[in-house]
Amino acid sequence: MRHHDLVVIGAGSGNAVVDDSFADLDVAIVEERWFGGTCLNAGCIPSKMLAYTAQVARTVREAGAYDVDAELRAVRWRQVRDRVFGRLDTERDSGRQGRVQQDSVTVYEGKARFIGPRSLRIEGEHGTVDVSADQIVVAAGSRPSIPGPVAEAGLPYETSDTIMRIDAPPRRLAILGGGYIAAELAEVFGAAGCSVTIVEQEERLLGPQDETVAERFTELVRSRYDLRLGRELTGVGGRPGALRLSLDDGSTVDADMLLVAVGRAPNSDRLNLEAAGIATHDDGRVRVDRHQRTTAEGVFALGDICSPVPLKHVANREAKVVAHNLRHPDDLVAADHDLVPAAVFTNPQIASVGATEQECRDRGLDYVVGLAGYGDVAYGWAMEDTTGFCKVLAEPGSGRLLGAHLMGAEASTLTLAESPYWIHPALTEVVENALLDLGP
Ligand SMILES: Cc1cc2nc3c(=O)[nH]c(=O)nc-3n(C[C@H](O)[C@H](O)[C@H](O)COP(=O)(O)OP(=O)(O)OC[C@H]3O[C@@H](n4cnc5c(N)ncnc54)[C@H](O)[C@@H]3O)c2cc1C
Ligand SMILES: NC(=O)c1ccc[n+]([C@@H]2O[C@H](COP(=O)([O-])OP(=O)(O)OC[C@H]3O[C@@H](n4cnc5c(N)ncnc54)[C@H](O)[C@@H]3O)[C@@H](O)[C@H]2O)c1
Repeated sequence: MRHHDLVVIGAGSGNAVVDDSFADLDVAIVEERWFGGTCLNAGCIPSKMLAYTAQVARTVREAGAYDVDAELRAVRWRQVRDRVFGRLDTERDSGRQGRVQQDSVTVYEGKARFIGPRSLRIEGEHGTVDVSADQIVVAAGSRPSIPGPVAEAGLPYETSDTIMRIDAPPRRLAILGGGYIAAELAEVFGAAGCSVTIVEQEERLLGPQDETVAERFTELVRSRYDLRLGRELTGVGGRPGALRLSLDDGSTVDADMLLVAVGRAPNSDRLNLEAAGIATHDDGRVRVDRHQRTTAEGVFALGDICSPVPLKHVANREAKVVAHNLRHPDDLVAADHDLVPAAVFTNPQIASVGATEQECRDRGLDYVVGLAGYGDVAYGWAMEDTTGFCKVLAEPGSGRLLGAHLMGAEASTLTLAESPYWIHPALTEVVENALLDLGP
């Protein structure tokens, strides 16, 4: 069995753990599918590149509001897709190549699972290999959840892993779920010419957002999409390319394509974690302490497989924490999930940090609300904005902010947490990079 100093499972955020300071160690990275992980290949980055194109299309369509005559003739989907993935696939390949060429790093292309404490079996196209390590980082991410009625139907469906790479947008797209992915990709495929139906089990889209945001966003997009809210899917029938979804009130949705976006499940069930003594929560997330240590000696975890906040900027921060803690066992640092800002890259954008109003109420907190419209400030006039707003929740008396929520243009750049936590992939990352460029 080959032994390494360190093995990292998953070349998404896990890849970022191995910086230059590991050059004196014998490190292995195991990746079963794609270097760069979800964010680069099927997540944050392609969805935002497509969302930006959708925004350009909307700007053209709505140019009349600014007394500009313009006509949207077409969104050339195939060219858009090839532009986006031509760039990202090149990034993925050069990221992989860079690792393969690195002397101190061994790349295993295959699927890892534990066969004992700190030992793994890796099965890939080129055969099976067993390895052990002094330390292991589990960064195997998550995957789209597929509800029973979809899985049992045996009919084709898409997930965020596949839909952004399709050859041609369908005429009618049904989206199951009304969360982050549904909201962002409805805008993308709406711009590409699809007529979109969203089936969401709750009464509002983006339910976990502050209630004012969720309510106003849902109202705003009601005219864009066919919304089936408070509805459960009971079955999928029809045939490939002509699906019929049955809902729990007896109604149906006819669609040429189904996108399933009902949340993601951690990949912990595919790693035989019991063999290594790595415990999980009931929802499948790997248990970690404040320092990202699992219940097994020498094994760390980071990102979607363990995080209570499955976002890329959180996974990136956890990767930094793990990188530090691997090298400084006597001076451990912690990842802080208390105040994580997040954005939904819809049109209009949504951003939030801290408590929502419903959380304040449920926790019995004393709070006051401040609300201001984009249309109440001069730049909002310039934008002819009638829907954007910022809502803040604060402790009466002290004025201590409890939460802040925005819906409107560039909202993703307008939220700041107490200690800088940069929303990915918002433009504020340019400022972060400039600050990093100053050096330590
Ligand atoms: C459509 C979409 C849009 C998103 N947009 C945003 C956004 O705008 N902002 C944001 O903050 N977050 C966003 N996210 C969430 C973000 O992508 C994830 O939180 C982040 O990528 C998680 O990183 P990770 O390293 O934990 O997992 P991943 O990036 O998924 O990496 C895990 C890697 O492990 C590999 N792997 C899994 N099992 C094994 C195994 N057994 N052996 C070997 N390799 C294995 C996988 O192939 C994968 O490459 C989005 C997600 C999706 C799906
Ligand atoms: N901009 C961003 O930061 C961004 C963008 C996309 C994805 N993400 C990450 O990816 C994760 C997954 O995104 P997602 O949209 O799949 O999940 P989500 O948790 O955001 O939303 C899932 C939605 O599906 C609904 N749902 C669940 N089961 C259902 C069913 N059977 N029928 C109808 N509706 C059902 C839920 O009520 C919820 O509204 C997010 O939680 C987020 O962490 C982030």
